[in-house]
Amino acid sequence: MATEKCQNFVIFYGSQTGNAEWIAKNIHQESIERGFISECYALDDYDKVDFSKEKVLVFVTSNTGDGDPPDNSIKFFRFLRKIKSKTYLSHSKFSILGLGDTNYSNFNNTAKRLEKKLLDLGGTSFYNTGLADDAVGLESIVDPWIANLWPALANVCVKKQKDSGIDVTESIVSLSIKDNSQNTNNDQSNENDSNLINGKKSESIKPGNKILLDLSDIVDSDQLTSIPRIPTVFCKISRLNKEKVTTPLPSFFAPSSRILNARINAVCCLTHPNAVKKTLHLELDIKDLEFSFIPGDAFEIFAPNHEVLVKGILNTLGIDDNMAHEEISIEAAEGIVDLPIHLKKFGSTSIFELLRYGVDLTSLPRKALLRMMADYTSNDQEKRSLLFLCSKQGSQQLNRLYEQRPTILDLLVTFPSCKPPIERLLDTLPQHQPRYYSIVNSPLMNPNELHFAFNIVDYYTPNPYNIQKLGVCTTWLDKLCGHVNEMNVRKLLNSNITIPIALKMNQSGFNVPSDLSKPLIMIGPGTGVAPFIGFLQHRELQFLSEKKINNDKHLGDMWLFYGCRDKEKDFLYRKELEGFVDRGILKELFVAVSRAPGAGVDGKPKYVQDIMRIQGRDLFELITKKDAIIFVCGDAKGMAKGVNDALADILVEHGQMQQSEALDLLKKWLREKRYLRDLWG
Ligand SMILES: Cc1cc2nc3c(=O)[nH]c(=O)nc-3n(C[C@H](O)[C@H](O)[C@H](O)COP(=O)(O)O)c2cc1C
Repeated sequence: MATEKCQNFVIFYGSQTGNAEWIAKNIHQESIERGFISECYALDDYDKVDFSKEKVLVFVTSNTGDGDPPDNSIKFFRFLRKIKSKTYLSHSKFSILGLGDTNYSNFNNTAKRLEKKLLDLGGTSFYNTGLADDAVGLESIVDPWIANLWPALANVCVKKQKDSGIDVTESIVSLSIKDNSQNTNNDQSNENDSNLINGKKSESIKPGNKILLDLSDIVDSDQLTSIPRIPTVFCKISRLNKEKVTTPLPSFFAPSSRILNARINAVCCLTHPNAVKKTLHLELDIKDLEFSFIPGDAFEIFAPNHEVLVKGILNTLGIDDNMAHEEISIEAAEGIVDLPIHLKKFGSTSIFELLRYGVDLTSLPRKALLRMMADYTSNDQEKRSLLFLCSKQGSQQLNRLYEQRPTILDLLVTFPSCKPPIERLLDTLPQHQPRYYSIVNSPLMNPNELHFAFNIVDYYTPNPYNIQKLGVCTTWLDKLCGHVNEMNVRKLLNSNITIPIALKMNQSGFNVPSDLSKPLIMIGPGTGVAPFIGFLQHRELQFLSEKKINNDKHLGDMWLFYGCRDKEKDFLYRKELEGFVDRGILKELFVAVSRAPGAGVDGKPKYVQDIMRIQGRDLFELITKKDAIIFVCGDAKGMAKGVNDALADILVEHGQMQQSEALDLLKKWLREKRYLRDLWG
């Protein structure tokens, strides 16, 4: 029996850094062009939809933390958890696109959990779940998943009109720009970006780097397959014909918002000048700010894109200084319900400000960006190259391009006849992200301060490219603090340098436990040690004050597994950690030194997981007999998996269980929050 089709469908997205939002909004727009009727919402706006009625639902969701739902879907998942009726969604048909990353052990956990829950509530899947992997490029799953979504949707949803056939590129409202490309690439950078952010300060223009490409195997454009669709035109810019009043920060950093300006009090370089990586410790003054936190919380920093990079792009596109600083308004283009959130928040602004704070200029270019650029490229050879790069046939060359980690400026310099209108760059580039840092100190120790530590991102792309790449936020902070490099010398900064920050409370439970008697196993190599300094400070001070009231107060054992390359060069917070050991707060401090002579040979430990295995029996006792909580902080890629494997091996060896049982037990502990992880990519 044929079931009746729905009149429309709803797309929901859960997105932390903008990918899922961008994909969902493109699906929404394309669906309208294909004659469907659809609505598109963030998952936390779920109450805009009446689930008790028959519905076709499409979900696009990513992950954050350790397989956790993105922030804009937490309310929705809470709501779903409370529903117990097995028939709640029996009228609904759904499909899910998950965006994940196989570098994380909980690959696409949110999409998988969502699928299970929707089925439990009686929903029916009308089209297979797609699980895309950022580690190899989302597009290889996302593009075919979307292509096959349309026939699947047509089976469950009516089409009101025929495909509109509108060529979306026609409707672009463009600023008139004059071609300045001959003037590009003359000046070398002289880094001079001393403070936030008066865009008018003169700084010379840095040329982009030409990307090395071997296009000898280029295929004729008419033979190319899997070229992405031209991305939706989301925004239009109106010039207000007056100069923007230059403020140090965009208006969305208003004092009423959750973003606060914190002054940098002091800086200390934690590493030796000859260390492989430079690590800085910064102290912020939060005395007059409403900012309360506990150890384990993190915070966001809103660093601008480098002024030199922004100026290079403006110059390449022929947008002069006056035009870049003119007041403009950015609005949804015709036929678009709403601007993406990261552009919407700007209100009245300038092109300079949008490039500085609105969009990501340095992350790997999406295929959709290359596709859009091809449409604005006048040179035939360059246009063919761009189309080739975003096709199936060009995937090897695209990987080569990715190895060079090009910025958008590098792309514009490599394809000099490409002159997209600024609006197209703004709505195709991903949103500019705040950067997250774990808080180092306990508020009991320094209530008016916020300390954090980070490695300066500064590396070279592999041979034969050898191009220096610098992190956006970390190099900006290093420069603001005057490039200090004397190891463990704290320097007070007397100038009034402030940075915009916002609290990011830990949603996953990764916070110091309130029960002082609980034993803690803390695993944090490198800057992963950061939150544990706060844990130790907090517990020490709590213990001392509670002991005054009750002399029998017991402090649970605390063990720390720490890792560095060379004890003399990059043992972060060594003095503090050894102090905790001397005072009996830290029961065990194990340090894995990866560049010590013989490390990794003949059973000599190299990494934290090697020392954990050596300590396996005692660790097993502490976990299973004394109910210790395991905390892991640091690199999601190698370390988190290595530690998980070591824990599984310890359970197998000392708990007489099978490997699969051990892995299941670890998953259970993760769910029960006996095993907590704060990981970054
Ligand atoms: C801090 C962080 C944590 C992540 N954790 C996971 C994870 O546990 N499992 C997973 O499959 N992907 C994980 N990812 C990958 C994201 O799901 C993926 O990059 C996705 O494209 C992000 O989409 P969004 O921009 O819509 O948030 C993580 C990414 C980040 C930045």
